[in-house]
Amino acid sequence: MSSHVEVAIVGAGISGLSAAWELHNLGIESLLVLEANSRVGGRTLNHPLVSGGYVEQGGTWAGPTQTALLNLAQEMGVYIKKGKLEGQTLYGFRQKWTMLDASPTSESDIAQKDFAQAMTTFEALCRTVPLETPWQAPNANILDSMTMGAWIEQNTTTDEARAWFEGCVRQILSGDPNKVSLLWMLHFVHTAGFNDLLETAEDFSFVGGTQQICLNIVERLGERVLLNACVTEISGYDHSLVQLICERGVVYAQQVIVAMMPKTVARIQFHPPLPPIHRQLITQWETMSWIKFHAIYEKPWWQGQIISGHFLSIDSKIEVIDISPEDATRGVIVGLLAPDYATLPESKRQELCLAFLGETFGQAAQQPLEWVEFDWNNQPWTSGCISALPPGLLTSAGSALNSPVGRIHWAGTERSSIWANYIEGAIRAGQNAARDVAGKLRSVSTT
Ligand SMILES: Cc1cc2nc3c(=O)[nH]c(=O)nc-3n(C[C@H](O)[C@H](O)[C@H](O)COP(=O)(O)OP(=O)(O)OC[C@H]3O[C@@H](n4cnc5c(N)ncnc54)[C@H](O)[C@@H]3O)c2cc1C
Ligand SMILES: [Mg+2]
Repeated sequence: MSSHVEVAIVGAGISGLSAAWELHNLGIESLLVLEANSRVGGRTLNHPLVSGGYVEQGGTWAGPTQTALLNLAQEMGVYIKKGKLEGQTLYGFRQKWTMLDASPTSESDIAQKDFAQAMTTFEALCRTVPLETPWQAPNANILDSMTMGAWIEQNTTTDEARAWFEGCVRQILSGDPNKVSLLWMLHFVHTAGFNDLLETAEDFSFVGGTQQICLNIVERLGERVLLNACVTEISGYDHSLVQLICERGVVYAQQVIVAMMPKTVARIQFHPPLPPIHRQLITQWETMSWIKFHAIYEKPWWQGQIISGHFLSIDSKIEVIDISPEDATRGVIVGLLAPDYATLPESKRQELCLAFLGETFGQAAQQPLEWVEFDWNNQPWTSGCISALPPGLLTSAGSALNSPVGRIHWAGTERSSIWANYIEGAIRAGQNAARDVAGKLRSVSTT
């Protein structure tokens, strides 16, 4: 195969597909999306169940401020539903379950107050980090030289508050608090909005799953999306025509959008080599992976018997959430396991998870109708679920995140300054790259 297009897009995750759809909406039809995998969607992925229906192995939830996602879903005829059952999270630490109150009043609960105080301090610090240029935050170098864990240690006085905070970071955000940069974490949370991230980010999910949005874009783009087309080489991006070598042949393009996790970009050979700052960014980029599991039951029989269906255990590094459909036609519990579990054999992992479900939801939870797990550690084209940047990288190479190199433009959720690491960020980064590319093509055609 050899083809000539105006725009080549590398990666058919929701970011690359949003870029392609935006270009189409801007009247640019000469485009090709090259996807390494035999499917589209990247980190959005439906899994059909033997017992009927599907579960989502990747990105699932959305909140009311994720307007690019909500609009795109609507445009693609994919409708929202309730994301999960109402109810607060129970935090488990040293065999005790605690429901954290945002504004504790009881003098006796020192740990609750300690936690709330640390959260308030963290929120205020988040707001000091510029969304577009986090490396220009006041004291950026100091914030980036510190780990999130060190900050938690300094800003809490009780073991419980420290453990709850670390548990939030590990389970809800990204990775080991003792390995990720404080500045990175502050920026990550600020791009979402502190309250939106904690309170409304799981309000909705989508009928048919988030991957359906990708599938519907592909249906409209037709043959402009190529599967099993892993791009291994991009050359001539400093000239008038870029050459992309993929498994299926050669593609020549005037402009390129690379819509992948920065870490996976390091596997592509660039001629000439990318500037040093870009190389540093992609080679030092770190990620982490959860293992996601689903337990399916005939009915959500536990509802009404337990006070909440959302448990985050700091002791076990497991988070489980009741996501049963509102009409209670079946019971569905989703779980996220910390990366530590990846080293266990699958059978051992399942045994531990079922025991945990038995303790939290009731003994009958040990006998699900169906059990599904998905290990994102093993996915060749994603290199992890979510980014977990080490100290120092954002201040030394962050400015490469959004600077095009010749005719190469960058997309992928990691490049977004709004809801980075979420589907919303992926869509926005794709749409922004598409608009930049369209601007360049127009300026060429008018000169
Ligand atoms: C378990 C899990 C739970 C999550 N939960 C949520 C959630 O509830 N809500 C939310 O908003 N977000 C969630 N996320 C995050 C969300 O899924 C991602 O932010 C989003 O899907 C990223 O999209 P992307 O297009 O930027 O990247 P990706 O989806 O990673 O797309 C990149 C694409 O590039 C392809 N590719 C890689 N290398 C090459 C190559 N050399 N040549 C060609 N193609 C290549 C890959 O196969 C992939 O299709 C979750 C993610 C995971 C994994
Ligand atoms: Mg994707």
